[in-house]
Amino acid sequence: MFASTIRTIADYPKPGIQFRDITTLLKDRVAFNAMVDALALHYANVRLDKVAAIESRGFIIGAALASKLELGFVPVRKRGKLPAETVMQPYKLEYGEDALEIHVDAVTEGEQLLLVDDLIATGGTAMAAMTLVRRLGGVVEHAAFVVDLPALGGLQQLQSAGVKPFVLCQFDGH
Ligand SMILES: O=P(O)(O)OC[C@H]1O[C@H](OP(=O)(O)OP(=O)(O)O)[C@H](O)[C@@H]1O
Ligand SMILES: Nc1ncnc2[nH]cnc12
Repeated sequence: MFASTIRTIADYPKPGIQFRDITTLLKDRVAFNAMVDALALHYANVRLDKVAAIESRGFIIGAALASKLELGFVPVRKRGKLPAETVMQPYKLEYGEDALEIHVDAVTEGEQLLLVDDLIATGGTAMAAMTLVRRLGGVVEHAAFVVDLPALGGLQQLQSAGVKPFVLCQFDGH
């Protein structure tokens, strides 16, 4: 159901990448609300303190889900965007390199955080975000994504780090 609402753009942002564009899901009120509801239902009985979501597309999903679950929201941002003291974690992308940051006071020791992003490909971004939360003493046992690209192996990376992933749809290829 969700996959059919997501548009694919060939060769964006680089030749060979099949870009999975969630804006077509987001603009559809039925699909958007069903997506938030499906994620919220999955975590309804899981003990969580906060949602940590990854800039920028992850913010859209993570903020809506945090509100639905009545949890606080922690932004994990690209380097140089957060104003207070941060910790930083570099990572590799399917199409480049970057670094993520989180405010050092965003997480309290022992808090349970749900990691949220729109899409997992290689898992580099999600692993960097998980590492940041754990460096601050937070516990990351769960991660949610709208889209998984199984050919790129991101879910296995998270699983091997002790995180249980939940995804709403998968696409073959890169
Ligand atoms: O599993 P990975 O290989 O690390 O790739 C997944 C990441 O790539 C995309 O973000 P992007 O860096 O393109 O940023 P954006 O959300 O700001 O568009 C996507 O939203 C994930 O965060
Ligand atoms: N193929 C893809 N489509 C959309 N976002 C991505 N992030 C990493 N790979 C992606």
